[in-house]
Amino acid sequence: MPDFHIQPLNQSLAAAIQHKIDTKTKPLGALGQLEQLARQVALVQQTLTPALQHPHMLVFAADHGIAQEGVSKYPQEVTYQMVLNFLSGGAAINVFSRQQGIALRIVDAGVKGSFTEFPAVVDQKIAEGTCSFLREPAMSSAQCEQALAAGARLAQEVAATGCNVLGFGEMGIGNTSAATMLMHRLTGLPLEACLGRGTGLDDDQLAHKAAVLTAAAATHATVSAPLDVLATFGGFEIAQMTGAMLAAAEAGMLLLIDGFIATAALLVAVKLHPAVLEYCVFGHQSEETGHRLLLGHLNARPLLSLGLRLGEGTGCALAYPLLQAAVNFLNEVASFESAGVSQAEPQPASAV
Ligand SMILES: Cc1cc2ncn([C@H]3O[C@H](COP(=O)(O)O)[C@@H](O)[C@H]3O)c2cc1C
Ligand SMILES: O=C(O)c1cccnc1
Repeated sequence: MPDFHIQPLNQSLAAAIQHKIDTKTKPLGALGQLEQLARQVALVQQTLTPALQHPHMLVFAADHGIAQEGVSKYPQEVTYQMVLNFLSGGAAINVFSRQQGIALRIVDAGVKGSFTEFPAVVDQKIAEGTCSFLREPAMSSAQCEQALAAGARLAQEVAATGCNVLGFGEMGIGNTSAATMLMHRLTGLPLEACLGRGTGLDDDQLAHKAAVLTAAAATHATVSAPLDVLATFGGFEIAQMTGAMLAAAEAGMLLLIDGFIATAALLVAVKLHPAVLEYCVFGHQSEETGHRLLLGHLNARPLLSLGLRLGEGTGCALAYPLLQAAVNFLNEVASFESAGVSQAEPQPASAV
């Protein structure tokens, strides 16, 4: 396990930041969650004048052995095919990243198939997909460590380019099953509460997914330590995301968290280093059933709720303009004093 040193946010500027927010030309608290976001960005960056620099999105892709058990609506080869789609710029995450000026990098964390002809792919392939966790652990402990380290290295590399805000996306047919197991085992919530339709299973297919995952939970009944849970049920893209999230927080970046799968990767990171949570902005609440409860477990308040159930980082790319608005608010909105606007009247003394 790479060694991560994640500092809880230094609160010494908190009062000054709050004062700056409270003296802006608006009723006290009137920008709601945007004010909390501004406070968080300022604390993460330790400044009264924060700035978002060189935003990046990392999309980690990998295949899952569990996909062979009929737990997804789509065949496994879609993972490889979607990576090609990312490379040609035609996927939803390409469109939204372009729109927001977010640099996008596609990572082969463990896709079945070769990308040697595509140098734009960041090659961090651990293996050609995981094993089916219905029968055996998805990966070995050594592979899990390797994946965490590879993700961490990439986040460090991106930080070194001057980026201070990093989004995390994923692609991997079957990965809502992996995320469900991580959530179930690490939160203790019942499996049914963590389970959802992923790419769009119908009722019968959902019942089959539930049966497969129930059997897998029984096969690995005693696994409980976060890294063991990750190796047993996770995916190479999930483990690389976990490592990248920890390294990004260590580097003092803001982390943009997407939907169910990205939040499951974060859950592992939080169980290892709880302070990582202070650096996270939650882009949205996914339509995937377990996501609401998972966000609740993390005490996280998402920015958007659009009924998205896609992944790829789309929910955090769509929320990025709100983060930018929070920063602009703190830097550009006039204060009562600078604009010559009168502040709230003191409450009159009661006549009775
Ligand atoms: C064309 C296509 C594009 C996607 N982009 C993200 N996902 C999403 O769906 C998958 C998870 O759902 P499940 O566990 O049901 O397989 C992941 O690849 C996730 O990123 C996609 C899925 C498909 C089919
Ligand atoms: O919330 C997500 O990330 C999600 C939901 C369904 C399918 N793929 C991803």
